[in-house]
Amino acid sequence: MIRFEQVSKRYPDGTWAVNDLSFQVAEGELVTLVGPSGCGKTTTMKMVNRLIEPTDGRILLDGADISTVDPVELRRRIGYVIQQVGLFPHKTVLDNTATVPHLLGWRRSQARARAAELLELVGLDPGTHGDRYPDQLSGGQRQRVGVARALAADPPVLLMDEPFGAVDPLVREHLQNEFLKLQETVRKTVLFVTHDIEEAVRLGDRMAVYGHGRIEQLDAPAKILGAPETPYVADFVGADRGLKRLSVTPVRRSDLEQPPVVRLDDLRETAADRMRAEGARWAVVLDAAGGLHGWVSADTLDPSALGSEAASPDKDATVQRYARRMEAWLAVGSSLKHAFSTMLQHDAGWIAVLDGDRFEGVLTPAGLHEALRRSIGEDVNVTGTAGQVPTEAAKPTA
Ligand SMILES: Nc1ncnc2c1ncn2[C@@H]1O[C@H](COP(=O)(O)OP(=O)(O)OP(=O)(O)O)[C@@H](O)[C@H]1O
Repeated sequence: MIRFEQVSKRYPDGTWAVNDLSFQVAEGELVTLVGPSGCGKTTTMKMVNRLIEPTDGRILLDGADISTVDPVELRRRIGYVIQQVGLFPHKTVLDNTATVPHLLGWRRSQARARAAELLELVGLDPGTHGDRYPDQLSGGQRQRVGVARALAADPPVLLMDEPFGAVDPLVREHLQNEFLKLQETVRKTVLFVTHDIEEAVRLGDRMAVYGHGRIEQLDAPAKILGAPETPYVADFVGADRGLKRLSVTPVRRSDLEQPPVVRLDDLRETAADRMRAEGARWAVVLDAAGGLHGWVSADTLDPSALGSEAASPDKDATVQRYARRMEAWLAVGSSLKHAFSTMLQHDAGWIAVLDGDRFEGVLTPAGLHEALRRSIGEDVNVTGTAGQVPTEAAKPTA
């Protein structure tokens, strides 16, 4: 969809900002550009909407050389989001968002309706925020308006230059999550410039690590973290790249253990017998509909451990009486980072993993470790993926 063919840019003062760049971004793919300051990321991006013209080479959009397309017409097909947002201070949020539809000659009511729809899409209530002015919003809210405005004319391509760079880390992570969800729906072709490796890893279907004026490696984030091709890339992604991989490695069914499972309405005795037979110290407890309820320990089910009740345990008692709730769970496909942080947050030795409402098994610290080793092993076997969009299954949810 976007194709760079041997593109170079030399500024009039002699600086080579970009040197002989060739790569492509597939339709619906999000490629992050990451690298040290001054390595040519912004120049790369601005050449796509012709804010900067290349010195050599050409850029194709949907197969057409963009140097032959009128810049104004070109920019209508390309949404542009920048760190400073650039909202008009004297216009309301709704009018800011409706800017491009206005320029395209939409009727005012139609443009405002579209703007309201987009504000909702980026998580802003048009009733509450639509009539405010930009200086009446938080930094994070302004960024959202920037994204909504860029999407207003439904362009197939989005260029995003450090769009979340000016907000604090918590808001930033929130905006990243929202943007990932949004991208699942709108599937734009996106070039996303960032300084932040974690952001590049999290958002990118692929990430391009820039050296000076050129791309050193362009690959799926997990591959770059697991098998950096050059010492420069290894150094850039950092010694803690094993940790960073946690956020791009999904939990799979094969990582899970299968403890005994009992039901809330199982008789205590039956459940205790089963657990004894399996030599299990605890079991997962599901409710009547098969949903996760929690867990029960063999000790509490065993009459000899029940204190005063031990003498005459209620024959009709069900697991319900002894079961404890378990609030922590994960969806299949969640990232290992999310799994790890859920374990820490709940101080849990294992986490139930669900597919929708269905219980699939439990993830333990040993399983987590295995999953990480598995993903590193896979990288060694992966061949080049340039130009391909990774499948959904390969991408973890946050
Ligand atoms: N108008 C210009 N004239 C001369 N040199 C320029 C101009 N714009 C950018 N440069 C130089 O080109 C190189 C690449 O700049 P660019 O803005 O693309 O880098 P970047 O990777 O986006 O950096 P940052 O992360 O700091 O924004 C830098 O050395 C920069 O100083």
